Amino acid sequence: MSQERRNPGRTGGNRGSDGRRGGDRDRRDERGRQRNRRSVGQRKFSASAPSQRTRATDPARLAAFRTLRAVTSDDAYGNLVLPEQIRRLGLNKRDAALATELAYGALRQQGTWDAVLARCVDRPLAKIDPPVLDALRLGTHQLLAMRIPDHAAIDQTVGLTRAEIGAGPSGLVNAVLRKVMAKDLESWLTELTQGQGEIDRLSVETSHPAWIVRALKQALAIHGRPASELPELLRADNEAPKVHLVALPGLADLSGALEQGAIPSPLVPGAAVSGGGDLHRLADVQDGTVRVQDSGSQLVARSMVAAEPVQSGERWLDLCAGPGGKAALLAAEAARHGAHLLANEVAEHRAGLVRQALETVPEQAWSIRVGDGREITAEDAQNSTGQTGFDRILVDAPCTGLGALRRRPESRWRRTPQDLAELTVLQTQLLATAADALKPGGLLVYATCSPHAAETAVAVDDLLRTRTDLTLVDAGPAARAAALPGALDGEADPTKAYAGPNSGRADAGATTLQLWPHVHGTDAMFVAHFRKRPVAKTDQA
Ligand SMILES: C[S@@+](CC[C@H](N)C(=O)[O-])C[C@H]1O[C@@H](n2cnc3c(N)ncnc32)[C@H](O)[C@@H]1O
Repeated sequence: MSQERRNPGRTGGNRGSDGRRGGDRDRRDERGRQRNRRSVGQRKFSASAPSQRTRATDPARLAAFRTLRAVTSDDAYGNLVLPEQIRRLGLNKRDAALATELAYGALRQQGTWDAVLARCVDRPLAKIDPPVLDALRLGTHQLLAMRIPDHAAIDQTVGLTRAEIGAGPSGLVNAVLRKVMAKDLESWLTELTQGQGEIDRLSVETSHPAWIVRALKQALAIHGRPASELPELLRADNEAPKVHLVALPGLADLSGALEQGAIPSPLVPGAAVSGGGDLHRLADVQDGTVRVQDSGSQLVARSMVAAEPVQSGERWLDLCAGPGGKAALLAAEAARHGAHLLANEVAEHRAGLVRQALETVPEQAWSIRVGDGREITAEDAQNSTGQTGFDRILVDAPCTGLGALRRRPESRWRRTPQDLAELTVLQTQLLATAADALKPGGLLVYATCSPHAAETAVAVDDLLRTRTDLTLVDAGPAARAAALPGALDGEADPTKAYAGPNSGRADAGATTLQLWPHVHGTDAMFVAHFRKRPVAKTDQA
């Protein structure tokens, strides 16, 4: 959590005996004039009307506001818009950090802030002009989640409204934010969640749509974690993820990053957690041999390599490679072992990113295919040796991303249960194609950055039901071989024995892997390993 962020619900020092913030409340009418002075108390607040207060919009708030606007109105991705705004407005490091906390914080906590705002306006939020609602969200985030003095939060937000939207709504913003600041976060949450059941309460408290809270609760259960971890998991989604680094095996080491304050990863070898220094100054980062990559993703790719000794000449396929994080790690490993990686990606611009990611790896170790992964065949594995079928295939499938919500601040509000229906069909088709393209005896690694049951345990079960030529094999030993000694032991054990409807099969008891942000500090990656065995066609379902 940001240093600037208030400890939610621990702002009592600034609270009156009635649970209101400050004990020094101020009431103004919509024009910012003070009224109802009996309840005003001693709050130190500018006596000037909004029209006389802050005129210049500070650039950090402007960058954050423009980011929220682009996300709300244009369906843009916050993590792409904000860096562009920071560049365009020429923010220094401090302002860039403030803009990031404001924009990402307001987007992540939009659910909580909207619940508060709904109590402070006299109409449904849907009837508020969207730019005004965005300004209110930014103001609320400053008041309830950051160590910004109330008067600065309100003055700046009113000034921003006046400059970017117009003088008209600035009075409304002023009036509403004063209602917001009348209570601290703890008091708001108590009021908002009174009488609610667990799911709705956590939905408001941790700012997640209720369907996602429900899905994550179920995911913890099916992957063998105690239900009591749910609040911690949800809170982890609201934390800014640490920046993890990988040194591509055989091409770089982490000495430069470690000198800059990075610390070695506790999870996987060849990885580090950035200490916050300017990574782009490092020569290894510039030439792409040291890359930013979540250590959970590193573990997934490394588990495919560690599953069994690599034979020279092996053909590997990364079926859904864009933007190329795992492909870069796999290609570097392929180069070391005399194997070859075909990296496939359907979206042309993402295939371009894969190319960039792979450029630093010796070119004989990889090639790129741009196309639908559902059209790949065993013949695509052919090389000079004429081998048909891949030895190892990674299907890092397009998914809901419910395990990486902390990375994409707005995604929880965009995703719907309907997405799940479409994505699970695509996942099934990609897995079927991969199974066909696999050599008998070959290894299929299925991964998602979602712990949702439909994309994990149910997907495994469906595959085992429809493909009798595949056997689920234990992912635990491969993951342990890929991880640092002891990193996956005890509380951090991410493995769970398969126990689906097919558990009477020989593969009952083989483990799949589920990582968690609140346990491993990674995205919630799921991994299952399958082995293809030679079967007569008539045996297949
Ligand atoms: C979860 S991402 C893969 C992340 C990647 N493995 C990495 O580590 O950087 C899924 C990718 O699958 C791609 N994709 C979606 N549909 C596909 C299809 N039908 N065939 C191949 N790739 C597809 C998406 O464009 C996206 O780049």
